[in-house]
Amino acid sequence: MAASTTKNPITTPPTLQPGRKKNKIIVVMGATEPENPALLSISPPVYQENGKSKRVHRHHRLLQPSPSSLHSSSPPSHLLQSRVCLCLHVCHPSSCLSPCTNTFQLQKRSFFFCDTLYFTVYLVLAFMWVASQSFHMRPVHRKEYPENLEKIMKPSDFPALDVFICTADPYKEPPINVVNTALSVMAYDYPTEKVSVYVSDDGGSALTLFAFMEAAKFASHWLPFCREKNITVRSPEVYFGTSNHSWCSETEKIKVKYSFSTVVFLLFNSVINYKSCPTMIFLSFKRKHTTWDRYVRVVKETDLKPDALRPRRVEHVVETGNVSNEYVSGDEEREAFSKWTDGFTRQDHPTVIQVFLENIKDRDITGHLLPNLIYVSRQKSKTSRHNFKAGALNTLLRVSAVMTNAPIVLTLDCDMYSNDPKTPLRVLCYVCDSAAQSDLSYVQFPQCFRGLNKNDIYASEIKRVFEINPLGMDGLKGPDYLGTGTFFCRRAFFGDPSTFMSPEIPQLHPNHAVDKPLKSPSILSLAHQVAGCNYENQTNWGCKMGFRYGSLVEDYYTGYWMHCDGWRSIFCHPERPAFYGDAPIALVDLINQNKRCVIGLLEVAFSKYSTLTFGIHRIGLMGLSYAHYSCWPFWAIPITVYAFLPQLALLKGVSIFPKVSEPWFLLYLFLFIGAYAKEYLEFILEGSTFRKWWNDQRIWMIRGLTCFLFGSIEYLLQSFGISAPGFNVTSKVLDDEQSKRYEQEIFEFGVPSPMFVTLATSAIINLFSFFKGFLDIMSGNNMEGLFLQMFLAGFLMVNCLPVYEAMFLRSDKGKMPTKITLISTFLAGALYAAASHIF
Ligand SMILES: O=c1ccn([C@@H]2O[C@H](COP(=O)(O)OP(=O)(O)O[C@H]3O[C@H](CO)[C@@H](O)[C@H](O)[C@H]3O)[C@@H](O)[C@H]2O)c(=O)[nH]1
Ligand SMILES: [Mn+2]
Repeated sequence: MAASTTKNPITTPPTLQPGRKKNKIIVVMGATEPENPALLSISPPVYQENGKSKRVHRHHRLLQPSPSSLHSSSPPSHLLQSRVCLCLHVCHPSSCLSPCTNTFQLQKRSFFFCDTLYFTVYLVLAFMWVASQSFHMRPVHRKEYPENLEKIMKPSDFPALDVFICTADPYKEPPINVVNTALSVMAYDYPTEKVSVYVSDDGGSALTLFAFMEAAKFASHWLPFCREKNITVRSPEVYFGTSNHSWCSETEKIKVKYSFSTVVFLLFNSVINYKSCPTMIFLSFKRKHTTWDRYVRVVKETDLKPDALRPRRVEHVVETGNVSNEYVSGDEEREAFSKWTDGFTRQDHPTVIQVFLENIKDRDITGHLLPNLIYVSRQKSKTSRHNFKAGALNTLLRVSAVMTNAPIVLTLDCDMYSNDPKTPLRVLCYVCDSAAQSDLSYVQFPQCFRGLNKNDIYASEIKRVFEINPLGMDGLKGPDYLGTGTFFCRRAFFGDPSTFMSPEIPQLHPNHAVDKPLKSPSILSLAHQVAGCNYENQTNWGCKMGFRYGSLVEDYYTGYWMHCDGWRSIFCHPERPAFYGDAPIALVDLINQNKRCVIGLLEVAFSKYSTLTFGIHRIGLMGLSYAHYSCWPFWAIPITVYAFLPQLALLKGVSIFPKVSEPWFLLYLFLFIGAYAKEYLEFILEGSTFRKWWNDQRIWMIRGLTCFLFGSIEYLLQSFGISAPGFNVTSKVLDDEQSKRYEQEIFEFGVPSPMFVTLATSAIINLFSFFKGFLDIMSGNNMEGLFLQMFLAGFLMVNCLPVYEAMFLRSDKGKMPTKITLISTFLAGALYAAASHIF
């Protein structure tokens, strides 16, 4: 480790943000400590609080900043307000009292059925309330001071970084976007010779391979361009897509280069897909790909019309279908494609590993070395399990160990491009801090999304999961692993902090030093071997080593295991989002994504290592946080019950809630309004708006009626062996018409998904019951007893306005399919008939 020789060691506390003055920000100063960070770790940590020096107590250590002022932590900025929230929270468990009233009332009518339902509802609500308290105990806000890094180490001493980017389907995840993600991290402000980017292609697609071939060429222009212009958004697509970049001839040139790569790629795409029918290619090409339009626009706008860029020439090439030969040059490239033989399918193919850039010899146009860029498509066979994303990540862990073995590993989904080139430096602030190092497994960044519409109609921000809860967990043992935007210490994949678990071969050991170039035959052959589909048989991979198998939410499950094993993690939440990704813009994509998540969570909840038993026992409060998530699917119970039962009773004129004149009435009203007010307050405090909150609670209701319900059913079918688990990759393709509707905040139904049936049925029942109740009350019929039910039906009805619109008023492609409307109407009638027997 290089001891700093600067005259100004880590003496000055970092400047604090003006807005945070009120907080007791705790900044540790290493003023009296030796300059060498290695020595710092030996001397007792000292920190300053309100002017007084204090010793750090062992159990407080994690909350206190490290002695090197690379980072600090503080209580949440809205402490007072969150206390208010906590009080409101405390009001909530009183809802557990209310079953008595209900049970009592209902027993009189001997509705055993309703009794049981209500009791379950309250049980779920009470448990969720208790479990969610773990998020409110000790929220922590952290801050990093990357500018201080230089004072303790030289860039040449920075640890190496291996970046893993996963992609699985070239049609749902356009390769050109994957390329953009890769370019954005290749251009990190980090010593290039220390960065290696690995792309895992579970789609086994020549398109992706080709796209990366182009990317490697483009990188030699793009990286120096980013450096010289010092731009912050280093995804070319996003950079050229925004208009606020300075316009100069150089920008123009590079933009055309980029567009050219894009077009060449698209051509290749078309040729491969429609080998036999060239005219088709062109038509579908033009219809489907907006990039084409953009390309034509660029060529027109810039008035640059070199021969190669003329659309007509491109047309010609497409028609003759000769692109591959024209654009695939060199034996090495041709050899890579030769693996795609006739028998090559996505589920059954040999390993393909292609090194596109090598950081010891490949240079950009200005002579700087480029980072490593490696394409990996692991071997697949129909007879062996491949364990979805976790399997892909484990393969990359091994392949990267053989090739570069960096101590830090960043995992990224293919849509999550880097939005801040200094992100790795923030991570170093934690990783290089010897006090936090020994049991640190990963540093998690929040998931942020671009392109959300103004009021975020699908509540895709999910701030609670990606921001608020992780802050709360950070005060315990650290945030859960969110699947992307996570910097791991490689060591954390091998056993717990105190006992190391040895991998099967020494080359996979995290301390193993790679001493040969990437392309040397022995390295390549070993890399192929560890990427084989049978390599993991009889090993600890997936159960005790690496990313864990057994759940469709491999991220949650892996994080859970790491915390159970005694690791801790850190939530890094800089003001400028470190990564941006895509959120689904069609409702069906959203609920399918959530359904997969529900199945994965239930897999954990009912496993041998259930969060509810093993987890809570092993890691206490932290286990409760995890249990809160794994019980999410149970929300389906209260939501479904509240969306149907009181309304059906109302249709029959039966009152099941307290009367207006009874004292319980006020309690009910208070609980309902209190629960919503609390959520609302939390939202507003996080800087959100009323409309966003409204959309969030609506999506919550929709989730309860669709994916939570169907996910649970599918999980049951799976446990009985009736259906097999599958990882349905979320589509990241933007359809023009869909995008337009999304921008206008119109709900996108369109596909006849069975999940829409419950939603539409409930919408219909709520509509009718509200009007029936309204008429009843107007005519003075049991006004007191039915008020609450009518109130609830009215509330749900307002929530369902977009559903009515989609069913009865719209005619565009995104409307509710007629089939679903018919089935739902029929089902609503059937439920009404059934209700006659119950009430
Ligand atoms: O067999 C597979 C399936 C998926 N993936 C990749 O996994 C990532 C996540 O898939 P996506 O469909 O985008 O899932 P999301 O629901 O958007 O992702 C969330 O949920 C996943 C499962 O919990 C996590 O892995 C993700 O990190 C998290 O962002 C993508 O990059 C895929 O290419 C693979 O590599 N192999
Ligand atoms: Mn995603």
